[in-house]
Parts: sequence; C-alpha cells; structure tokens
Amino acid sequence: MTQRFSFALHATDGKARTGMISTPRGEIRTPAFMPVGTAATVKAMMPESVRATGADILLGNTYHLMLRPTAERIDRLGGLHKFMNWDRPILTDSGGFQVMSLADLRKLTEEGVTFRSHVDGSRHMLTPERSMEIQKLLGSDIVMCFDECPALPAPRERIAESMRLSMRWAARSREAFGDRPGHALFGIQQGGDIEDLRGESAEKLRGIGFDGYAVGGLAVGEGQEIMFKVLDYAPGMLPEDKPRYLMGVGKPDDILGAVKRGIDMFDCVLPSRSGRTGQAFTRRGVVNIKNARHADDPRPLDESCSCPACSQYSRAYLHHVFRSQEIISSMLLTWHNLHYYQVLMQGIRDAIAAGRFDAFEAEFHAARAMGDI
Ligand SMILES: CNc1nc2c(CCNCC3CCCC3)c3nc(N)[nH]c(=O)c3cc2[nH]1
Ligand SMILES: [Zn+2]
Repeated sequence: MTQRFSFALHATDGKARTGMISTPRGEIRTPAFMPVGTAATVKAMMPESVRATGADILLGNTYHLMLRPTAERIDRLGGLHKFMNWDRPILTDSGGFQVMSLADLRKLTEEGVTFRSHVDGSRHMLTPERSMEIQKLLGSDIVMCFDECPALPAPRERIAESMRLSMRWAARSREAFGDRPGHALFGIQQGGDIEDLRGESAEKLRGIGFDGYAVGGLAVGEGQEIMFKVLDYAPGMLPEDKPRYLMGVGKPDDILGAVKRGIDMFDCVLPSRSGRTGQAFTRRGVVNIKNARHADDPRPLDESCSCPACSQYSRAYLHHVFRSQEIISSMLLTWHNLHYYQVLMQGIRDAIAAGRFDAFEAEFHAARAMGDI
C-alpha cells in the first residue's frame, strides 16, 4: 500500500488508455466509473454492495454535506470514510456546480458564491479556501478545485470570463490545499465549446500543476455531438501522464465515446437515479420495468447479468415491486445498474489492454441494435 498518490498507464489503444491510480486507501482501475454518494450514501445501497458491484472509488458531495450534517460534525466523528463505512478512496466535488444548480438566491463575486441552503434557507458562502477546508474536514482522497461552470449554449464573452474566474480560483484552491501527501488535488478545465479558451484554460492549469485534471463545463445541455466535438481536442491539451476526469458523464455510449477520446474517470447519477425510477441498463438497451409487458415475464431482466436482481428474480417480480413502490425495487435496480456500469468498465479496460477497443465499441452498438428487449 502506497503513502503517495500516483498514476500508471498500462496500455493504450489509439487515444484510449487503461491504467491504475494508487492511493493510500486503495487502487483505482482506469477507465473508472465512480458511483455518486451525494449525502454520504449511495442511495439504496449498503457500502459493501457498492464494493460488490466492482467500484474502486465513490463520490461525496461538498455542497450537500456542508449543509447537513456539516463538515465539522463529520470531522469530529472521524471523517467521511468512517462516517459512511467506506474505507476505499473517495473523491469530493468542490460544491460550486451544485450551488449553481440547487441553491437559492445565489450571488457570484470574485471572492466566491453566497447562497441560501435548499434545506433550511440558511445563508452560506463557498470560496476556494472554504471548499478546500470542507474537503479536508471530510477527509476525501481526491479534492476538486472550486470552479464555476457556465450552462451551454452561452456567448463567447460569458464563457471566457467564467473560465478566467475559475482559473483564478484554481490558483487559490492550489494555495489553500497546501502540501498533503497521499491526497490529490485535481484542476478543472473550463472554456465551454470554444477551442482556444479550452487551450488557455489547460495552459493555466498546467502552469499551476495538479495531480489530475478534469474536463469540466460539459454535460450541461450541449448534447452528445457537441460534447464529442470538444472531447476531440480538450483531453489532449491536458498532461498525458496524469488522470483525466470527465465530470458528470454519463450514459453508457457517452462513456465509450469519451474513453475513445482519452478520458480515464467518470461520475454520473444516471445509473442510481434511473434505477430508482425503474430504468434498467442492459447490453441491449434500456428496459423500463414498470411497463405492463413485464407483468407476467418469468425471465430475468438480463440473462447475461450475474447481479442479485438478474440471478434471483424475474422481470415479473421487479415489475410488481416497482408498481407497489416497495423499497426493494430501488435496491435491486440500483444494484443492477451499478453492476452493469462496472461490467462495462471492465470490458473497456480489457479491450484496451488487448488492443481491440474499436471492436468492443462496435459490438456494444451492434448489441443495442438487436431490438426488442
Ligand atoms: C451532469 N453533468 C455535469 N456534472 C458536472 C459536475 C458535477 C459532477 N458530479 C459531482 C457529483 C454529483 C453529486 C455529488 C458529486 C461538475 N462539477 C464541477 N466542479 N465542475 C464542472 O464543470 C462540472 C460539470 C458537470 N457537468
Ligand atoms: Zn443484473
């Protein structure tokens, strides 16, 4: 077990890479999918179940945890790993993105963001310094810079101004983070869908120096076509010997396309959130288990899946417990979806190592074209 944070590339196939991030709390196989545990829990999952799906790392959320139960209380109780009974790596986002999408009465200045809690209306302020302090109190292993993420589409001036603010905040984040061996600080590239602004952002971040680099400012309404157009050049602007993390992505085909373009890490609420609504991801596409056609179907959700939902229950049962809004419905579909995502990531890692990523991608799309599921 290492006391340092490091990244090793094992194989590449075109721009796709597979490797390993080593941290004092464990290793992360890349490309990696990171389940989201917003309020110190991956909803409807026990931590040992999250691990059983194959996850090496999960996400915590500065914005939610600073409001409730507060970072100070979690620190007094021994930190987020102990608090939520997950002893492997945790990455926390810096909170800015969640403030802009969840909080009320937000005010953005050079200093930071003031806002009212969506929980109880109390007033709060997030700055690069406060975000670093909160993430340190939580004890997260990978800390994200405090940044501002504009919605797309947006005029060039707005994207440029926002990116330059984020780069000033990146420098303040680096300064406030200090020297914490075994913990990593990731910079976040901004610049929207404008190539020269993405380049300016990457240069600024490289000058400051980070343990990893995120491609931020995407999956904010621009659509897959524009996202892939940006990913055709943005990841390559970042150091190739450091992990590249595409924030908030995504659907299975988004992940494939982003790995193809050089991304190593992903997070998305989709598998867990859609699992709670009855949407099941399978190799042949999405199955909505609440649809009446499943009411008498004795077959498993996905006969090729080894998860508890598929190996021990029928579609008819899953349909029933969803229609009856039984708690087990969220447990089983969340487990299945997170398991599906981890099986997809393992397939991607193996394909890159075998130099057959393009074939893997073609098989993925062919399976989804097989119609009725
Ligand atoms: C869904 N699309 C999207 N998400 C983005 C996110 C959030 C990523 N997911 C965080 C977890 C979700 C809840 C707890 C932590 C982004 N975050 C930051 N800091 N900056 C972005 O540009 C940024 C951009 C993003 N785009
Ligand atoms: Zn399954």
